[in-house]
Amino acid sequence: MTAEHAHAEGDDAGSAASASVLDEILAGVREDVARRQEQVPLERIRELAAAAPPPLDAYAALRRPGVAVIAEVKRSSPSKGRLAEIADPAELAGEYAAGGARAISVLTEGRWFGGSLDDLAAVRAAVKIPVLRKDFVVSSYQVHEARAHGADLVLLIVAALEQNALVGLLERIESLGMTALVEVHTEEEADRALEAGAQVIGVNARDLRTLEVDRSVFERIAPGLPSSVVKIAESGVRGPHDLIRYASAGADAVLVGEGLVTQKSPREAVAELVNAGNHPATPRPVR
Ligand SMILES: O=C(O)c1ccccc1NCC(=O)[C@H](O)[C@H](O)COP(=O)(O)O
Repeated sequence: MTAEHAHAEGDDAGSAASASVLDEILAGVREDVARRQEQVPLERIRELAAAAPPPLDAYAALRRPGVAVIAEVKRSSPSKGRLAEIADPAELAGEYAAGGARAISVLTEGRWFGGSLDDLAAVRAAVKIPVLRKDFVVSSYQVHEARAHGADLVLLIVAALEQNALVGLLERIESLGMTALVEVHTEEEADRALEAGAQVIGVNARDLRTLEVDRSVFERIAPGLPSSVVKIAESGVRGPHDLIRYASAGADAVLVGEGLVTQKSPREAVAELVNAGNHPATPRPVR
């Protein structure tokens, strides 16, 4: 299946034909990582990671009062195809930060999302808030790359990893002083994330195999997570009403891509969400 196919058939509706998108993305990621590793060996990327300025405390940033907004730099997606022309990701991240975003998510996968590690480094240099490397991380090489390019947070997708790989990558992320955002979509995956020791868990409303978005997935899973865990609602936020719905189910934060990059003023769109997240009537997570 190609990116064009998935776009044509996905459109957030889900379909049997798009069932293997995640597997196809992972196959491409493995090829790309092997190619990069030939160009920059692990020892060199480790040195670059060690030389990078220390990471910011993302856990603390996301635990502050109010529902945090994690604003995403997202050019394209398997479900929607091209979403936005983002010529200058650093400028967009600056707008997000000015609107009150608590962290920035940067999609660094190239084939399906149009992202890159250069985007990550540019965003890192532009903002003083935590930055997430949002990718399909399957090897410790990618974790060192993330740190070398200034990431504070690294995404780990439970559906993409065997348990021992999940545990090993989480430990590697923490050993470099970063925070792992462990993404789940089912109760079983949430149990695996907790067993691995995740302190920050993202519940993705999007099923990465069918591309279907179901916001009730967060409502089902989040109440079962310990109060010490930062709970992030990922995908499907199109406006304040979605943020309030997720907050009512215990969200500490929402992660928003399409709902921001498609707006005329991403700064105002973030500010609107931030205001909703700080409004006294918006439910607070029980801690
Ligand atoms: O967005 C997709 O179509 C997609 C497909 C397959 C794997 C991952 C995908 N997206 C990554 C994300 O999780 C979202 O970019 C993120 O949660 C923001 O979602 P949204 O606000 O709905 O753009």
